[in-house]
Amino acid sequence: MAEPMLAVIGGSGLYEIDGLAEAEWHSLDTPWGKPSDEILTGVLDGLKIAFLPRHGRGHVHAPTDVPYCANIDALKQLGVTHILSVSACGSFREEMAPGHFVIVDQFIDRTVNRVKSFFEKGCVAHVSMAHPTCTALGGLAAQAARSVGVTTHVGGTYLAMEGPQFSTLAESKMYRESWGCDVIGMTNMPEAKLAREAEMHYTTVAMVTDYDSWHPDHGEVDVTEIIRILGANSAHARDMIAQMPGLMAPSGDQGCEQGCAHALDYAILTAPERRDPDLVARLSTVAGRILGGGDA
Ligand SMILES: CSC[C@H]1O[C@H](OP(=O)(O)O)[C@H](O)[C@@H]1O
Ligand SMILES: Nc1ncnc2[nH]cnc12
Repeated sequence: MAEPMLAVIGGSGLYEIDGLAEAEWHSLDTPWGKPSDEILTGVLDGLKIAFLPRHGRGHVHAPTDVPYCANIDALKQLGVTHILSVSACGSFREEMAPGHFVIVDQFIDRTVNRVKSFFEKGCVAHVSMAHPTCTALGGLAAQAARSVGVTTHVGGTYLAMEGPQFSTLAESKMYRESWGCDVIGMTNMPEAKLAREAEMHYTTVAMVTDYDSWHPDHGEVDVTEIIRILGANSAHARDMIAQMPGLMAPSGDQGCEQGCAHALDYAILTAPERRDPDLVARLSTVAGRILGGGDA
């Protein structure tokens, strides 16, 4: 089993982390273009860490324009095995209050304007997304967050919307009442799908900033209020991250039940002789284990 390397994809409000030994920023290129920003690597209490600000430092990329494929490929190039997506979200549940963390275990993908797969004509693959997150990694994140005093809910359905506008009141009520969603954000799809295709363990720590627009006592989403909450949430996220090295097994085996690291075992349908060699070459980082050209 590979030595674990934990990447943190920092969402809105989390653009840097500190405290890493051997800290170094890397400017990478991928067959899918450049990632959102340079990627910071280093070591935290013996655990190899990578940090990528999803929107870039200074918040340059809108949710639709985040280079999701490049981000996942670049993290995999660096040897990342596990991804903690640390993301701001709205809440559909009274009990999931601003300031709380939710360890997401399901998604509904309502995004419509993004590349959602590394695989296309010439190399077609179908991975399972029935259980889209690594619950073992999520469990560790919950332990870490609770240990630093953050109220943390384990399990929740994240509605991924296209944005950048927030939901209408009718949408908000539909997601909450008819669809049974718990939180809403704009970025974790297709990110989670791509991480699964790249055989990486992925979990979402959704940090609640607001009640979206359904809540009768809170009215519409107010960005000024979101930014205020984001500051406290980001500080809690940094504290949580600092606890992860003490919780992750150095062997790399965190007890994954979803088979994240073997997602491609039976997924590729295109016959070897019909595969597009250019696409296969582009897939050498994310699918090299199966297609050849990457880690065994
Ligand atoms: C700050 S409000 C909306 C913005 O915040 C979330 O970003 P991220 O998931 O990267 O933390 C949400 O998805 C929107 O992009
Ligand atoms: N209410 C909301 N809707 C979508 N994305 C969000 N990010 C933070 N709050 C959000």
